[in-house]
Amino acid sequence: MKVGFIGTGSMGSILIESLIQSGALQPEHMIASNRTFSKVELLEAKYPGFQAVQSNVQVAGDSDILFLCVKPKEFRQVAEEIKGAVCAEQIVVSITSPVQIKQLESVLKGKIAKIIPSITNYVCSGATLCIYGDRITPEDQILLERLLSNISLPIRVAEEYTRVSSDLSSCGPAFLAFFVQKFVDAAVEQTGIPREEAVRLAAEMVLGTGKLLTVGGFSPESLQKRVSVPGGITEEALHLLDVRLQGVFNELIETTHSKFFEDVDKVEAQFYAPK
Ligand SMILES: NC(=O)C1=CN([C@@H]2O[C@H](COP(=O)(O)OP(=O)(O)OC[C@H]3O[C@@H](n4cnc5c(N)ncnc54)[C@H](O)[C@@H]3O)[C@@H](O)[C@H]2O)C=CC1
Ligand SMILES: O=C(O)[C@@H]1CCC=N1
Repeated sequence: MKVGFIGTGSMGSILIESLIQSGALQPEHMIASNRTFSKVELLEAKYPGFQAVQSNVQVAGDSDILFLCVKPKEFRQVAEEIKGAVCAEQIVVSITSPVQIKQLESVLKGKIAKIIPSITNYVCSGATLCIYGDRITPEDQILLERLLSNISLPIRVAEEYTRVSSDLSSCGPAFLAFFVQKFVDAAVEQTGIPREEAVRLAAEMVLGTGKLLTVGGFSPESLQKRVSVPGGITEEALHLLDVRLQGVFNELIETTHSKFFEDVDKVEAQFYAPK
C-alpha cells in the first residue's frame, strides 16, 4: 500500500513524520509533493526511502490513500490538476474543514473522506476527526482509522459539527498554550519566578490534567470540585475566572465559525467558478 501527500507544510509534515515515527508506515511506502520542493526534499533526506516528487499528478496516480494537505484556497486548483490521475478505487482524504465532501466528490472519482488532524498527533496524542462521504466503504473507513490510530484517537463526527469539533481538537492546543503563556507571564511578572521553571510546572500540569480527564475518571466539573478545598484558594481564583471570562468562549466559537463560513463561501465560489 502506498500513501501519498500533496502539501508538506505544517500539518502534512506532522502527519508524515508521526506516521513514520510511530512505525505505522515505512518511508518506502510514502510519496509526497509540495509547491516549494525544498520542503519535501528535507523529508526525503531525513527518512531514507521516502519519495519526494515534483508532480502532484504523480503523487495522485501512485497512491492508494492520498492526503490533500493544502489550504482551502488551493483545493480547487489541486483537485482539477489531479483529477485525471485519481480513480474510483483510491481513498482521497482532505484535512481541511471548509472544503465540503460533496465538492471533492464533484471533481474527483475517488472515495472521499475528511480527516481533521491536530498538532497533538505529532506526539501520538489527541484526536483525528473522521467524516466520510457516501462512496467510502465501511472497510475503507476501518483501514483509515487503523492507520490513524497509530498517531491519535480517531473519532467520527457529523460534517455539520466539523468546525466546532475542530475548534476543540485542532485549534484547542493553541488556545490552551495561550492560557499557559498568560498564566506564566503573570507568574513571572508578579513574583519573579524563573520563566523556565514556571513553563515546566505549567506544562506538567497540563499533561497531568489531560490524563485525569481521559483516563483518570474526572470530568471538567468534578476535577474543579476536587481541587477546590471549600473556603480555600482555588475556589476564590475560579470565581474570578468565571466572572471575568463570562461569554468569552461563546465569542470565541462565534469568531471561529464566522471565519469558517467566510472560507466556506470562498471555496464554494471556487468550485462553482468556471474552470
Ligand atoms: N496547522 C494545524 O494545526 C492544522 C491545520 N489543518 C488544516 O490543514 C491545512 C494545511 O494547513 P498547514 O499545514 O498548517 O498549512 P501550511 O501552509 O503549513 O501547508 C500547506 C502546504 O501546501 C503547499 N501547497 C500549496 N499549494 C500547493 C499546490 N498547488 N501543490 C502542492 N503543494 C501546495 C504549500 O507549499 C505548503 O507547504 C489547512 O487547511 C488547515 O486548516 C487541520 C488541522 C490542524
Ligand atoms: O488555524 C487554522 O485555520 C487551522 C484549523 C485547525 C487548526 N488550525
